[in-house]
Amino acid sequence: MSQQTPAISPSSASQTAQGTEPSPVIAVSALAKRYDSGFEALKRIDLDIRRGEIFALLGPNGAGKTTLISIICGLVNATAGKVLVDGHDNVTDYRAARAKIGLVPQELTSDAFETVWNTVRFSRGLFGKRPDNSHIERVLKSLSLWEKRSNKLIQLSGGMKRRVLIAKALAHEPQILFLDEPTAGVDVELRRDMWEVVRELRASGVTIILTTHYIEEAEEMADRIGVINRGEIVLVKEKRELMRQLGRKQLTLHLQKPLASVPPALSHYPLTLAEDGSVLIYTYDAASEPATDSGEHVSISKLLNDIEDAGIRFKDLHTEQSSLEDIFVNLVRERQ
Ligand SMILES: Nc1ncnc2c1ncn2[C@@H]1O[C@H](COP(=O)(O)OP(=O)(O)OP(=O)(O)O)[C@@H](O)[C@H]1O
Repeated sequence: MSQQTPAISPSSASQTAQGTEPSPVIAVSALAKRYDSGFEALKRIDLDIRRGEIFALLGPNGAGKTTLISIICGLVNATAGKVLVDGHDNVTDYRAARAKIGLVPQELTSDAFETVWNTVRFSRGLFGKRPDNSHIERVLKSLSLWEKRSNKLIQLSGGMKRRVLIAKALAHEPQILFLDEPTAGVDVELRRDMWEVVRELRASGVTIILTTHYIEEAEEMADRIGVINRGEIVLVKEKRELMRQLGRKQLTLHLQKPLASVPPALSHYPLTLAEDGSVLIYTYDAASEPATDSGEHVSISKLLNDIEDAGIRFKDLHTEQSSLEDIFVNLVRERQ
């Protein structure tokens, strides 16, 4: 985005009665959905979204992401349970709840022959908000759409169209923005561009919830990650904590001479041989490692000493940590 002015100005965070934990901006409790077909798409889901965070909702196809978001946004009725949006029940106080939310769908469904300016201005009117040209101008400028305001949607590039979707969702000054697969099918450059836009929105105080199939996207952007599988939230964690706890680290040693087997003196280490005995691999849980760098250094250096004492020489070594993708695949696989 090109300028500093926040695209929207969310109200200040409210606090709980105790004044300690900020109240969640979205509180989902015991939410269930059974479609008319009898299919149980959501099974008593509980989920809190924190004010001002970027929350990535990950899950395989058919896991229930769209159903969950559609219920929160009031587009689909729940079978049971409750959703509070900034304290407003999204059924009994629908208009107030919905006004807090901007929803960025995957595809532009607006009239292709309408101008950018009119499209975005019209979106604001849908929420019963008074026209505010200065707000629309701010939003368009913040999304680098100002120069294109008189262009018809059909004249825009794919990237610009995506920006119009975000502008439309921001037109009524929501505090919460849902992005459904924001970068599905876009090229790498545009993806980076969109990430930048989302980060800047967060910096202006907007809470962002995004669904994505791109684990790289969650890894890059999210403060917290929720994984949904078969209608259940199977995990919600800080991204950093998740990577630390579930991430595996691997130390790979390229040996000077191949080994036929791991020497008995090293049998108490989880070592495996690969590439015809010329590579020795040590795998360990990142969480079981001492938290400090110095602590980790001690355990690895002990291993290296023991390897040297066993008469093994190596020409190269490197370490790698599993990505969120590995973690996610393992998590979903475990529950199949
Ligand atoms: N209207 C409907 N009637 C019956 N079943 C439905 C309906 N809508 C969705 N479902 C089913 O509910 C499950 C969850 O669908 P949902 O679209 O929420 O998943 P998703 O996680 O968003 O998937 P994707 O990543 O493929 O978009 C799927 O098995 C889907 O077939």
